[in-house]
Amino acid sequence: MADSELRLDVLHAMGDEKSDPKERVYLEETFYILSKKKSVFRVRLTSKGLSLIKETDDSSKEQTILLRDIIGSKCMRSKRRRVGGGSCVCTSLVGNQQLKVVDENSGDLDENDISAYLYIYAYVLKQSRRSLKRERTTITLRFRSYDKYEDNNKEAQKWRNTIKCLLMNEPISNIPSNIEKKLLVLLNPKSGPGKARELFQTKVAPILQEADVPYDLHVTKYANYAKEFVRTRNVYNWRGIVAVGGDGVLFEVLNGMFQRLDWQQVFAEVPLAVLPCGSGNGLAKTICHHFNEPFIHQNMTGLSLALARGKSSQIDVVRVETKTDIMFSLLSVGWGLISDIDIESERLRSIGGQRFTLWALARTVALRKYKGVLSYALIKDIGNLPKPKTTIFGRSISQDGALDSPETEAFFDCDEQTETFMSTEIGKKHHRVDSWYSVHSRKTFYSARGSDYHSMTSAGSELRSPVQERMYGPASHLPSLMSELPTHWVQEDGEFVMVHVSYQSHIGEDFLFAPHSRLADGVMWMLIIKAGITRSQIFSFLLKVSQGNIADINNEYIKMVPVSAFRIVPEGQTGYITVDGELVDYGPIQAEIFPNIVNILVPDTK
Ligand SMILES: Nc1ncnc2c1ncn2[C@@H]1O[C@H](COP(=O)(O)OP(=O)(O)OP(=O)(O)O)[C@@H](O)[C@H]1O
Repeated sequence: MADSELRLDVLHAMGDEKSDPKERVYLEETFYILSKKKSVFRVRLTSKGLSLIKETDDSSKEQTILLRDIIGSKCMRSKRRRVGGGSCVCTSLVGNQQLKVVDENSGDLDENDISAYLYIYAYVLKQSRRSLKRERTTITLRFRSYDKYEDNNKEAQKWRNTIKCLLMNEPISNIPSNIEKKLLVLLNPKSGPGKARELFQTKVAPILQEADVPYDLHVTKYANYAKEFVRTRNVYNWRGIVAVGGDGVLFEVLNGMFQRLDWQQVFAEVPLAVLPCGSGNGLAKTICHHFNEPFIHQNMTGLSLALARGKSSQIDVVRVETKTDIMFSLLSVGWGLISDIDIESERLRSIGGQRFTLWALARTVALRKYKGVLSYALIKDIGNLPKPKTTIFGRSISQDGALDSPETEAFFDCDEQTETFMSTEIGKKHHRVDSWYSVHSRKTFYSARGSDYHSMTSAGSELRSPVQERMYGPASHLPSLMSELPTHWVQEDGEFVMVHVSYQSHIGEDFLFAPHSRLADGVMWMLIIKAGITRSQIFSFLLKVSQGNIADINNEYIKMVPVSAFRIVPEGQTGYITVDGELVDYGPIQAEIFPNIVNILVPDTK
């Protein structure tokens, strides 16, 4: 992710707000770049975004940073310069000299500079030669029309509040209130190659801090920790639940939610989210794919922005029944080749997603066959399906000015040698971060005001609750697993290399499985590969899939069909069946799809 920065100095205030029914102008002022006084910019804050209009003698050039790419803003003051650094206000921005700013309560501020600086943070989508990516852009507006800092700050705050209201979709007249709900972050330190903590710390936390979105972060201590957590806690306290890891940790969160008696209400009020740190990351890739958000491995910018924006979409959820269990799934059910690769390549976990490619080669050479009966309810009218609903969930709001409190000091100039402390809430006790991240880095610790990290050693044991686990959720429309199926179901009896069913476009970062799939269309795409296929046909199939080309895969051995429900009854005792990449009991399994229950946070790109 590249960074760019534009600093603009106020020239004079334009005053009144303007109104335009198409693109409403809320604020407008004229600025110039200090080093080039002839470069005059009109800066407008409109319903579309931040427009920078460069005026020259005979023309004007406009560039707009879209509102949906702006993440937040912050008011700052300039920092006291060291002896010899020059304290003249007018020279402080000249050339490439670094602008040093601090919050207004800092003991280190430059009293000679009465300017108020407004930092506006944006992540702009840019098309580079080969791909689309987000570029971090900071616009600095320097307000200094008045001869007192307080008056300049008032101007800067006015811009900041207006930006905040626009981002939150609130009327501009409303001063944002101080009702704050945090995000709940459940992070699996063991997911993928084990880099989730570091990735969260370096890629996600800085964005949440810029967006002023506080969070409670809990590191999972054992398998099923996330499931128990959401089952037993008052999750209404959070504005969303973020699974940081692979598809497995989200699977836990989903199933924990369905183990609550109030599952319906909780899914309606609390959206889920995923940040990809696993080896598969199928769901994260699917979400980015549908919203044209660049997905570059381990670059979580787009999905981090989605956490801050609070836009959610419905997503298909599938109720799965085995002889011993009922569970819910967001991604896939697999029997045969792909599940074998998923489970057996676990031993290569440390190499990340590459493990699937290596194991696919090995498994294809030693191809297995599975005997059994496959039945499914075919969807005939694929064009007539429901559309997913999108919603904006409540955003966090922080009190005006509170952002510039001492607690935020640590974000900017954190001394590498000092121990890091962080706040819980303004005015309340500071507690030392018993930090898991410190093993990786002693550098700047990012946190939005009010965020909390829960250590590995604290608050763990109380989770192992004696409450009995019981699965709720929508009632099944299927006959019980051992009963006969409706006669209109298709039945195939024989030997299979695999049956893999996915309700999402991607089952892995590089595995576009179902190009026609939509996030909440009520369709499961079932890939059936029958025994008798040659190794070279399998290789060519896997190659096509890795290139996102499975339009013409159907032949006498391979077929892809849209279904609304299915049942697999394998013969024999050995083999793997997976649900969202997690191993389940080998034996009969059936599933059906529900498109209107679960909401997931998605990028705001449409
Ligand atoms: N602290 C923990 N220690 C051990 N296992 C854990 C812990 N937290 C979660 N798990 C389990 O780790 C498993 C794998 O998790 P996850 O899906 O996040 O990573 P992954 O398998 O590497 O990613 P992917 O599913 O994308 O391949 C899940 O079954 C989860 O229950």
